[in-house]
Amino acid sequence: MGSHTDAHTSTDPLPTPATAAGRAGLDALVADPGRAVIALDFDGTLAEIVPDPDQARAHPDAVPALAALAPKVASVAVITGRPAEVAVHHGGFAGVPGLEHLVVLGHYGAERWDAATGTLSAPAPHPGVAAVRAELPALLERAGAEGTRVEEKGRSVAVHTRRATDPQAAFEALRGPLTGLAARHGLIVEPGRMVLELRPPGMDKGVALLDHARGLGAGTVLYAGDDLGDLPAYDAVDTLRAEGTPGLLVCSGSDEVTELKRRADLEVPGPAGVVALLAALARRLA
Ligand SMILES: O=P(O)(O)OC[C@H]1O[C@H](O[C@H]2O[C@H](CO)[C@@H](O)[C@H](O)[C@H]2O)[C@H](O)[C@@H](O)[C@@H]1O
Repeated sequence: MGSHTDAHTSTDPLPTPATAAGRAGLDALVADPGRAVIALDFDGTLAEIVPDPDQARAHPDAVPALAALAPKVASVAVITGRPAEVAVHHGGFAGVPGLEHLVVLGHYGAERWDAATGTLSAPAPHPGVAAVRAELPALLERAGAEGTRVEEKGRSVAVHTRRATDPQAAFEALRGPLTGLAARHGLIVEPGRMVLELRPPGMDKGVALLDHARGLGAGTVLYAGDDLGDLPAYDAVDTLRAEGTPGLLVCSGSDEVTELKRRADLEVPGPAGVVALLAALARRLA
C-alpha cells in the first residue's frame, strides 16, 4: 500500500490514502473530529530510530503538532512498548498546553499515564521478568552475542542487536534461545526493529486501542505505527471498521519493516512524515 499526494481539498492539502477504506476514515475524521481518536506509536513513528534507546527523543515538531491537534479531537493517545513514563520523558509530553488530556499507554497497553492527573496505573510485575533478568547474562555470554545491549524496562527486558557487528544475524541467532528462556518463565518474546523483548503475555496494542476507542465511543480511529508490535493495533482498526467505525491506518515507512506498508492506507516518510500529517490535520480542523 502507499499513497499519492493529491490535495484532499483546495484549502489545506492532506495526503490522499491509497485505499477506499482509508479515504473513508480520513473523510470521517475531518467531518466529525470531535469523535476521532488519534493513536500513535512512539519509536519510529513520533521519534526517529537511533542506535541508543536512551537517546531517542520525539521529533522536534511532534509536540507542537500534537498540541495543536489534541484540542480538536476526542483523544490523542500514544501506545508504545516503552514504559509509559519513559515515553512521557523522551517525548516531552508532560505539562504541555494543549496536551492536558493526552493518554500514554505504555508496555503495549499494560500501563496507563494520564496527563490530566500525571498519574500512572499499572499491574503488578510479572515474576517471570526477575527470573529472566537473572538468567539473561549467562545466556548472552553463551551465545557470544557481542555488541548486544540489554534494556532494563522494569516490567520487561529487551535485548537490542542494532549495535552488533551484524545486527540481523545477531537478532536471528538470539531469537530461539530468548524464546526458550521467555517460555520457561511464562513470558513471550516481542520482536521489533533489531530488538527482542521478553515481556508478560496478555496485552498488546490491539487490545489497548480497542479498549481506548470503545471506551470513548470513537467515531473514527487513526493509528500510526512502524513496527511489528503495531500490527495488533492495525488489526484493531480493521475490527472497528468491520463494526462500522471508519479508520485510517498510517505507516511510518522505513526499510527495516515492510509488513505495515502492505496493510497501511497511507504510508508517510518516517516520523517527519507522521508529524507533517498531524500538523496538516490540525490546520485542516482549525
Ligand atoms: O512501541 P514503540 O514505541 O515503537 O517502542 C518499541 C521499542 O522501541 C525502542 O526500540 C527501538 O527504538 C530504539 C531507539 O530509536 C532503537 O535503538 C531500537 O533499535 C528500536 O527497536 C525501545 O528501546 C524498546 O524498548 C521499545 O519496545
